Amino acid sequence: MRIGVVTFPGSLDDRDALRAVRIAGGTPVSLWHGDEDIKGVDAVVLPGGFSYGDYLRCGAIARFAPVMSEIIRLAGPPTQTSPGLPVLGICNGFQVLCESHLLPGALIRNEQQQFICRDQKLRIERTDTVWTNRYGKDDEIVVPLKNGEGGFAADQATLDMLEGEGRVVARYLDVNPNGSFRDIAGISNATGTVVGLMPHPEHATEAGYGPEAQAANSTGDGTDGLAFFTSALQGVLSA
Ligand SMILES: NC(=O)CC[C@H](N)C(=O)O
Repeated sequence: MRIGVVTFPGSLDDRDALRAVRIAGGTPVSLWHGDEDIKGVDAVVLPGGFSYGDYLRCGAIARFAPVMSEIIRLAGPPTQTSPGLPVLGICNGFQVLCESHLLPGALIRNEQQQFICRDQKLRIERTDTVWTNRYGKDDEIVVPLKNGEGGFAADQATLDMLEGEGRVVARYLDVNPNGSFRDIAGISNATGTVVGLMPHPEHATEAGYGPEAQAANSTGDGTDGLAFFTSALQGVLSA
């Protein structure tokens, strides 16, 4: 199972995402922002960081990188022959997915007007996605969060649609760290192939390096984020 990770100018977490894919048992493939194709990968991770220096808005320029044309085309609505390319956007990657209109809504500046960095408790609410099928419904996990424009915002109709269709993948627990509407930490497209998540599961995939257990379903060894990547191996296989 080959999972591509895109490096944009200013990407920061591409190496950890590649490493997470490998730890999960997949084959990591480096993709470059200027690539015209995605080398036949089975799924793509858009990593965290500061693509193009966060100029204009976070993710607004990365959305127009050559490699994104192909990703947007392949990840679009499912056809009779393809369920759509699975894409996980983490933090800056989530911002790129919203800017690309693969996911609705937008990420806006944290309400505290400050960059936030903390270990964050989440509840996994949607498990029938390519990226979360190895979690249990309502599992509580802890992974790192670090961003300046992390507040998920959308109009009431869009928020109601996301809730009504069960497309809220993860919600902040205990603390809403950035003013996200309805405590939303992550959402999916209708079919569960495209997922955007503000916190960073790729930084919690290796024993001893992730946050210590603080939630009901924490693994206890700092690997609460690993199931996003093992899920993809499972999800792509059964898609
Ligand atoms: N960790 C990240 O991906 C940060 C995303 C973006 N640069 C922000 O500050 O919101």
